[in-house]
Amino acid sequence: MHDLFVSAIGTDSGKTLVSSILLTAFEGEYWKPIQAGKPTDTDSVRNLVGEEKHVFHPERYVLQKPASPHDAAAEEGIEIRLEDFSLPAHTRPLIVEGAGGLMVPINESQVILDLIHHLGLPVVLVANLYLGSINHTLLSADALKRKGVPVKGIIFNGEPNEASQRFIQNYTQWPVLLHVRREESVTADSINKYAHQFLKTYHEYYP
Ligand SMILES: Nc1ncnc2c1ncn2[C@@H]1O[C@H](COP(=O)(O)OP(=O)(O)OP(=O)(O)O)[C@@H](O)[C@H]1O
Ligand SMILES: C[C@H](N)[C@H](N)CCCCCC(=O)O
Ligand SMILES: [Mg+2]
Repeated sequence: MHDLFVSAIGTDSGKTLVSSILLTAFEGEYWKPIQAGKPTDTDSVRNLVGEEKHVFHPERYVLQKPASPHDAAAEEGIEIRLEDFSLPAHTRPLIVEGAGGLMVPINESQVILDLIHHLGLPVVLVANLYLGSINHTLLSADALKRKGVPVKGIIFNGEPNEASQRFIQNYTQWPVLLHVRREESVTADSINKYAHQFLKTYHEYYP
């Protein structure tokens, strides 16, 4: 099964948009284990891809403060623990979206990367190509490698930068599964278009 954890090189990188694309591509099921702040990503994905064709699993934690989960949880007197999380039962590919990047704390000692390892899912990493993103992307790559988490590939989101992309590809040797361009507005049509492109490339790498 093509279950995937969608992480990124930072927050606001485009994980929710990419999750909507992957959900559409696989006709899958969506789960955001930790939500910090409203509106929820689950609602955003639901609005983008429609309610009918997909399953939306309830978050394990919905925290009010739009902040790092360790901070948002502490504000409510909650301590998030890895043991709180297990994959929801699913029959179609499960797309799991993280919060922020890989090293975002979920409590005083553990980070999203520990959650990914705990759930045992391979990662698709969303990366932007702004100035500074090479560093953020390669640090993310090294963190994943150190933890032994498998990576299915990278998805670039936003403005292109050929020189940056080339270095990232050479360093990581990861498949580039998609490049989402900056869209004037994100519509069902654009999501369908990218889902189609993604699936074609994905099946070339993973027949
Ligand atoms: N390619 C794009 N074209 C247009 N808008 C985009 C694009 N990528 C992201 N956005 C917009 O940028 C904002 C942040 O993107 P998104 O919510 O997907 O980030 P995220 O990585 O899921 O953040 P979080 O860590 O909070 O989950 C959203 O308003 C989204 O619609
Ligand atoms: C609230 C925000 N949209 C995300 N859900 C959480 C981002 C945490 C980032 C923490 C950090 O890297 O400093
Ligand atoms: Mg998101």
